[in-house]
Amino acid sequence: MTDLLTMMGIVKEFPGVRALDGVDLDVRAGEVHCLLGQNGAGKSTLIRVLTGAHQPDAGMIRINDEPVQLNSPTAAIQRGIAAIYQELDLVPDLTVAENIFLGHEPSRYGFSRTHEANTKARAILQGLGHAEIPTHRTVGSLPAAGQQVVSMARALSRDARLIVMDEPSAVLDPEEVSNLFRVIRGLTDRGVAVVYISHRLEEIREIGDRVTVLKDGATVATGLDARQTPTKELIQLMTGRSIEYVFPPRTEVSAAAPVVLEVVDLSRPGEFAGIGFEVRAGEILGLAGLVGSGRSEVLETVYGARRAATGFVRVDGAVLRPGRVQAAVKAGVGLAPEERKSQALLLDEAVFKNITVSTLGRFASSGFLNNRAERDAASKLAVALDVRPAGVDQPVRNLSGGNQQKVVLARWLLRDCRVLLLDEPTRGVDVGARSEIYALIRELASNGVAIVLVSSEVPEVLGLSDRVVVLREGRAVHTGPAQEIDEHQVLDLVMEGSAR
Ligand SMILES: Nc1ncnc2c1ncn2[C@@H]1O[C@H](COP(=O)(O)OP(=O)(O)OP(=O)(O)O)[C@@H](O)[C@H]1O
Repeated sequence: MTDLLTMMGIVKEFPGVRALDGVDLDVRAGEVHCLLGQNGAGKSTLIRVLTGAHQPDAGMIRINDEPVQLNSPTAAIQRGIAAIYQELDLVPDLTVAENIFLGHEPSRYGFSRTHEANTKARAILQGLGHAEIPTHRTVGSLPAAGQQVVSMARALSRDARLIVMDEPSAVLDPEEVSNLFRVIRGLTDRGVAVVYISHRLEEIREIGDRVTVLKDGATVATGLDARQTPTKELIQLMTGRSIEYVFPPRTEVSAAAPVVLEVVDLSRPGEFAGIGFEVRAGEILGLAGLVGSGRSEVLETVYGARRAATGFVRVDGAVLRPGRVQAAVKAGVGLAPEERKSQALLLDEAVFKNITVSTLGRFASSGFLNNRAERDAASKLAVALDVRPAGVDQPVRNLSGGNQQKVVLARWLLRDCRVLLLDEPTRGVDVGARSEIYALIRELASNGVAIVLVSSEVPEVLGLSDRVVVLREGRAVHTGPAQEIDEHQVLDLVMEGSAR
């Protein structure tokens, strides 16, 4: 089989950083080529070079054996290269059909043009196995999975021959991931090549054909067989070490440990109803459920960012004033939200400032900030979470997406909370840092913090928590020790009644 794309010796420098240091990648028509690497390894930079957003400082790109210059995103699109990012670049207020043909609308005008666009859009969606998506609906009203399909349809409408997907599964339910994989297989059957980026290594075997691994801006392995290469070997290649991908041992939570968080009969119409649980000091409680099951809404209500219609929350025996974040914070409740990046970073400030920003009180005495103590505390966490590049003085803006995630998480781990609510703590985080994050969360619990964890990765919820609450459509359908239920049982519970 000939290569559709060959990238050779690609170099890209930013001031002070050589983000790509001679990367090679070759992709064949009709294959799913997985691109792996730790946070900061250079994956996004390589993709930006491929999609014409960055110009390489050195190296060669060939498409169908012909040398090409991808001087702009338009040039890349004309060469049949499209990318689907996690932050989808769709226009929410335009319809599905308008988004699919944005920038290259069918040429006739007036009613017939809309009609033609709808008809063509329907045909493309049908080809992707998603004829049910209404072409006249606004994109903003579709769930994340539907929006992703529209993004793919847009790529196809431009005759893309190579589609890059940057962590497409991160925002999807297990069922939606199976759908996505079906769509990807449909694309490759038609000869389209897919470059697939994910930090979920178990997916690689399921959807990948071949694998390229980047480390520190260079290719360390390319063309590996996705099904035959053991996960252990991939981790070794990515990190340069072997990581036992295990969860920290649970420490027995004594029945005498005080109940720190009590949630009683909490409801919000349309979101969740009758939710109740207790979390003791030292305990990690996991909330499992599909996107839309009410997981994040429950956390936000406990935090006071949403006001409960019924029920109440008690911390250390005292009822929190409903709908008041300040009251929750005062009682020692912290929430590390799902959308950490957009919510919380001071992009031009140094890494250490970003880590310590909500704990400055701890480093102040007689009105002066103890800069050294502040930097030391931040450095310790940055090292533990393997924030790259190392050093806490650079602006956060220069960090890769995953490293930015780690910085905000570090901020929450540094706070002295009584109750820590963690929403998707490892989203976008590489395999090396995941184990460290798990260990830090367990350590916080051992120090007496009550922790509530939300994650769409069921193995993570089961592996890290002491007890789990399974939510379906806003109701708790199961509560019990994490060790007494397995992944399949959880999936059966969350999907009961849906077409599985
Ligand atoms: N605009 C920039 N200015 C300075 N440095 C940058 C810039 N963009 C990226 N870098 C650096 O280049 C390196 C590669 O970053 P890149 O975003 O490509 O990593 P990645 O593999 O996509 O990581 P992640 O898994 O976290 O998304 C990192 O060291 C990052 O800090």
